[in-house]
Amino acid sequence: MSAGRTRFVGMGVRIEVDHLTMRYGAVTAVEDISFTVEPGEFFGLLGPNGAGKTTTLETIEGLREPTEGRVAIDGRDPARREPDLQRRIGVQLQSSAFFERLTAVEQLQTFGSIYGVPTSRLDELLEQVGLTEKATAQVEDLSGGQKQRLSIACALVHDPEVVFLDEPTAALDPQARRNLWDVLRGINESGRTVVLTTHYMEEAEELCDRVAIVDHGQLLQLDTPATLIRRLDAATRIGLAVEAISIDEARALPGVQTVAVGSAGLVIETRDAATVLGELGRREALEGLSVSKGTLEDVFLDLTGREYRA
Ligand SMILES: Nc1ncnc2c1ncn2[C@@H]1O[C@H](COP(=O)(O)OP(=O)(O)OP(=O)(O)O)[C@@H](O)[C@H]1O
Repeated sequence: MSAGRTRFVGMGVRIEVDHLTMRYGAVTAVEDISFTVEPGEFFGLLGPNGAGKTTTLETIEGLREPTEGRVAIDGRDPARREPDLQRRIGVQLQSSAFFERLTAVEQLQTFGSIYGVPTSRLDELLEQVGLTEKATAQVEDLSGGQKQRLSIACALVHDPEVVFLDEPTAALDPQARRNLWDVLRGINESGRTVVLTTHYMEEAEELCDRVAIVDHGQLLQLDTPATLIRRLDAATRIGLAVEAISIDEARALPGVQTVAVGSAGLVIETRDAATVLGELGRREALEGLSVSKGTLEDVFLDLTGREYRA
């Protein structure tokens, strides 16, 4: 878990996935996956289309029965759908599951009434997801990002301890995606366990305490984004303006592995960034400098040997 976060004691659930296998006829969607999500953790299931993320998530939610293995939420089987456990679980519905012709607040009221939620909580929720101004707008008139935020508010209406989100930022533009990240962070910081699927590496790196990288139904790696990246021991990329130094001069610097020119400028790869930066500094060749280490995208590439299929 990230350092410095305030965790509310007594909230959040523990999830155990134990040798889970899921088959649809001849298709093995999930194969012998095991992991644990700790109370209050922000956990990401990361992988490309068809990796098995939704199947895993829906099994944890209790919507599917495992073909083999077992899933438990605080030691209990979610597939039994016991009401007192259900109350502790929030599942984000697809926007298409909204009732037609209702306003945003009416939509929330409808979900809230199932759980006997007081209407006073609805304003608070709309504010939490940044939709106060859209309370009386019809659902059909909301933007994609606003619909996603409303569906998250619906999942939170009964104040669950764990929230499951299946690709909550899919199909959003970068700004709407970042706005939603703030909402998701807030949900987790209020003490709830959050389990999210995504195929955006940057999103997982930004939000998750730990990520499970899955592909072809198998769990490839599970750890904090920082540990996965550190373990990769990737080269450091030093970006420079093309005017900063000639390609030949850059190639001749001690410690430089590769030099490439792209639309953003010159990119030097090195495993000895201190030496290369020192040499560049001495030549006053630091125009447009940026320095970056590996990313989760590099981890995925390393694990699978291929570019990410988003
Ligand atoms: N109801 C089903 N019947 C048959 N096969 C299915 C069914 N649901 C999923 N699959 C198959 O299981 C595999 C995993 O699918 P799943 O939806 O879990 O992956 P995913 O990682 O969530 O992908 P996406 O990012 O595209 O949603 C895929 O090969 C998919 O075609």
